[in-house]
This record gives sequence, C-alpha cells and structure tokens, in this order.
Amino acid sequence: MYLISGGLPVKLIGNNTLLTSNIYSDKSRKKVNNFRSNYKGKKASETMEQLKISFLSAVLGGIVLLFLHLYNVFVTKPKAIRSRLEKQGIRGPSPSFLLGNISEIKRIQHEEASRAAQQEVGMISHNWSPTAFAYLEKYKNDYGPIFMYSAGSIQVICITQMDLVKEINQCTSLSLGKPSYLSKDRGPLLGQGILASSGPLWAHQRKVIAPELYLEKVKGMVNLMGDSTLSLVKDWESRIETEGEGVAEISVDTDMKSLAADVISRACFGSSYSKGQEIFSKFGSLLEVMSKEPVGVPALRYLPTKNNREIWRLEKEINSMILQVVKERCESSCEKDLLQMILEGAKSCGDYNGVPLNVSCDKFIVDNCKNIYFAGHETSAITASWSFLLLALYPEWQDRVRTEVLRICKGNRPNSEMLRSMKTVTMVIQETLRLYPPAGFVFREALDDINFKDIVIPKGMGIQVPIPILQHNPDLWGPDAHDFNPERFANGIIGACKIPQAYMPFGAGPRACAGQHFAMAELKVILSLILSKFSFSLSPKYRHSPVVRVNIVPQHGITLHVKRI
Ligand code: HEM
Repeated sequence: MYLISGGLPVKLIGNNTLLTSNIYSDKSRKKVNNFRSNYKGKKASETMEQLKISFLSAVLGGIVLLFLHLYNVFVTKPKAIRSRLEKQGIRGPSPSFLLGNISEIKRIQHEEASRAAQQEVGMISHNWSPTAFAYLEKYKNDYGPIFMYSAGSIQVICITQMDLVKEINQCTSLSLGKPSYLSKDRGPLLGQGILASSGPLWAHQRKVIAPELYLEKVKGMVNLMGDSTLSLVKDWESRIETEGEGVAEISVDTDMKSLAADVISRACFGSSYSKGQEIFSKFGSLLEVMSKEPVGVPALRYLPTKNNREIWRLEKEINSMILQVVKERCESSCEKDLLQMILEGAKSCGDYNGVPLNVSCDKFIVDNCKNIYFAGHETSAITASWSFLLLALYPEWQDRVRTEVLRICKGNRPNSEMLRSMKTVTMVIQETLRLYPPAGFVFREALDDINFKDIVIPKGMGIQVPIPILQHNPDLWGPDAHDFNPERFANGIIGACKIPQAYMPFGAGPRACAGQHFAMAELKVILSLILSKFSFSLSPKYRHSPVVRVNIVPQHGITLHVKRI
C-alpha cells in the first residue's frame, strides 16, 4: 500500500515499517508519479470547487444582506413613519417601490415646464413658483397645507401652515437638526460643518462662527467689500469703452458670482485671498460635478464611477489646499479674518459642555471653510443679480435708489454709517429677497420624535418649509403679492406682511442665516457702488426662467445692457 508523505511515496510493510520509495524500480516510480499527479489534480479541483462555493455563498450572503438593508431603508422604515403620520390625518401621494414619488414629481415638473415654455416668450411674471415648484403646488391643492411625500429613502413632511411654521422656526430643541443626508451624501461639499451638522457639534460651531458675523464685526469688512466691487466697476468701465457707444451687454450673474467669490475669499482668507480664490474655484467645480448626482443614497458615493473619481480628486485637492493655507498662517502672524475665527474654534472642538464632538481639528477647519463659502457665495451673487434685473425692469425704482445713494455717499465709498441710512436700497433688497429668495426651503430632520402643535413628527422624517410659497401667498401679502413693490417694506418687515414670520429668505430662529448682516452689507455696497456709476436696461437676449437647482437661479442667466451715467 502506498501513501503520500511530504511529497515522497512510501510503502507500508509488515508491522507498519516504512521504506522510502527510491529503492523501487522505474516502472513502479512511474506508477507512483501518475498516481501522485492524478491525486494532486483531483485535490486542486476539489479545493477550487470549495473556493467557488465559499465565494458564491459570500456573494449570495452579501446580496441578501444588501437586499434586506435596501428593503429596510426603502420600504420598512418609510412605511412605518408614513403610517404614523397617516394615523394623525397627514396625507400625501402613494409612493412607488424604491423611487417613492420621484418619477411622479419629475413628470409633474416636466409637464408644467413645457406648458410654461409655450407661453409668450419675453413675458416676465414674478409668479414663477407654481412652475418651479409645480409638484408642491399640486400636492398642497390635493392634500392640504401639510402633506407628505417620498423621495426614495427620504420621507418628507412639507409644511405651509403658518402656526406650524412659526413653531418649527422657534424650536430650540437639539432633536430638530439638519437632514442627515447633508453630511452623508453631500459630504464632500459640506462635511460636518455648521450648515450640515446637528446637536452639540452644530451648537459649538454656531457659538464660534456666528459672533464673528455679527453686525459689529461686519462693519470692519465693508472696506474689503468695496475693494472687490471697485475692481469690477473698473472692469465694466473698460468693457463699455471697448464695446463703444457707451453701452455693454453684460452677463451680470456671471460677474456677480466672481465678485461674491472675491468678497468671501478676502473675508475668509485675509491676505491669502488669492489662494482662497483658487480653492474656491475648485470648490465651484466640485459643486458642479456634485449637482449631477442623486441625493439620498449615500452608498452611491463609494462606487468608483467617473463622476465619483472626479469628486474624490477635487475633494482631496481642496482639503489639502485649505490645510496648506492654515499651515502658512500658523507660521506667520495672526489675522482678523474668518479663517482665524475657525482656527480658534478648532482649538476647543474636543467637546461641547462635556459632550465629545468626535471631529478632528483638521476636519473642523476644512469643513467650516467650505461651509462659509457654500453659504455665502452663490446666495449673495444671485440676490445682487435679481436686484439688477428688477431695477432694469422698473426704472423708476432704479432712479430712486440712485438718487438715495448719491445723496448719502456724495461720490465717496460707502462706510457702515452710510449703509445704515440707505432706506430705499434696503427696501429694494428686501423685496428682491421676497420675490426671488435664493434658498428654496428651510430643511430639518426629526432626530427624535418631536411635537409641533398636535402633530408628532416621527424620528427620521425630513421637514421642509418652502420659502417662496410663503413669500408669494396673497392671503399673507395682499393682492399684489406677485408684484415688485419695495414700498411694502417702508415700515419694515412687520408692516409688510400680515404674519411677518412668513418672510424668511434667511430662514428663522436659532438656525437662521448666521451671515445675514454680512450679506445685507455686501449687497448694499455692491448696489450703491455700481448704481452710482451705471444704469441698467433689459437686453433682448434675456429669457425669464427661475429654476430650482441647489439655489433658485435664473436658468438662462441675466444679461443686461449696462451704460455709464
Ligand atoms: C443673500 C444672501 C444669503 C441668503 C439669502 C442666505 C440664506 C440662508 C438660509 C436660508 C440659511 C438656512 C437657514 C435655516 O436653515 O433656517 C442660511 C444659513 C447659513 N448662512 Fe446664509 N444666506 C446668505 C448669505 C450668507 C453669507 C454671506 C454667509 C457668510 C458669510 C452666510 C452664512 C450662513 C451660515 C453659516 C448658515 C448656517 C447657520 C446655521 O445652521 O446655524 N450666509 N443662509
């Protein structure tokens, strides 16, 4: 009998004494070799078989687990929270498997957009929200002022009833936070910065960042806002000269974006602002790539698709560029810019009132720099652009604003005192923000079951307050709700609306825009410096089409004729 021992054939004889095989003949050696290779082949194929089976069972197990997870995320959980709201009388369209109401929403939007496109070209109506928010208008008509719908894994309760809106805005409970998808699948843009975070981490960031943007601190930034605006004024002057006849056709929204980027780079990065501009221009590209991505399924962020690879590359580059500026800053002297304030905040980001915050210093710095840019760049740029459009459409208001600016500034650069006394400019900005608020919604998530009036909103539910729907409501603003009438703000917001809390371009309550004083000062500087040098009229190229992207933006840009005065 042969056995295989350590690769050598051995023979068992008598009382199990072993003899090595090398004493056997060639013939028997051949036999042994044949046996050995057959045996090895058989064993290898058995091992392969076993490997295949284990691999297949692992894949199958993975698929089953993934399916169970997706079933839980897309079916079980949504069903449970929807049924809790249904029991309280909240209704909404029935969701389909996986996509919820996404396909239906797309269809409603598409149909309404095609209907609007057939209307008279060149007609400008400020009542744009029934087109841009067609699905919300439909659901509100069908199910009442509080309704729910499903965006795949995200379940949303949409609230347009003012008593409830007021309660949400005033709520200080940390059980009401920002939607978790903001820091998950919008992670490369926002991370865990002030805009996207909730609970103690947000409370710490707010404590550090908001005071630096209070009115007193903003006064010190009026000069840098003037510097950026004056270089645009020079640029426009030379463009008007080159184009001849004293007029230039200018894509105002593009130039306002560069201007707002310049302002926020100077405010955030002080003397390293040119480095800041470079960082923010990469951030702009990241924003563009990410706006092509669906929201609500964070797992998609890990797939090595072309888009994701680009997102990872840009994110890595931006993060390391910010940290490079920080490193240079630490080696040089202190500056009084927003970055310095973020650096100070990072020193104490270990805990908030004894609760550990679980965020590294580097992440705290990087995420909050990105958040300040995200929050304060496009919003201000779009508002300035809509203001110029409205002033081009209503020349009597353009004249009133210019007269006020010339009376107050007397040809000088505006300072904070002058900005404070610009009443007409303020009214025009307020009315612009009412008709065209850059942010479409105030978003929240119930981080725990939470009560508003007699409704218990279940944990995990997204909460949405659609800003334009409130700000265009004739029941609140009167029959001229869709008209441009800055005069309504002559006695402030309280005098303009039956329920002043319906005016919320900057949100409201403890999470209201931390940069609203900064934004108002910036807009006044831009409007006053530009209107004292130029006049505006509509270009025949302009097509009015406000659409909802990350912000509410002019789909075809804002092209105006700009003339020196
Ligand atoms: C016209 C310009 C602007 C508009 C319309 C605007 C609007 C908003 C809105 C609607 C929110 C969310 C409020 C909420 O969830 O209740 C917000 C948050 C915020 N904004 Fe602005 N914003 C503007 C400019 C700025 C600027 C220039 C900065 C910074 C320099 C800034 C910094 C912030 C920050 C830090 C937050 C987060 C506040 C928090 O969650 O605690 N914003 N803004």
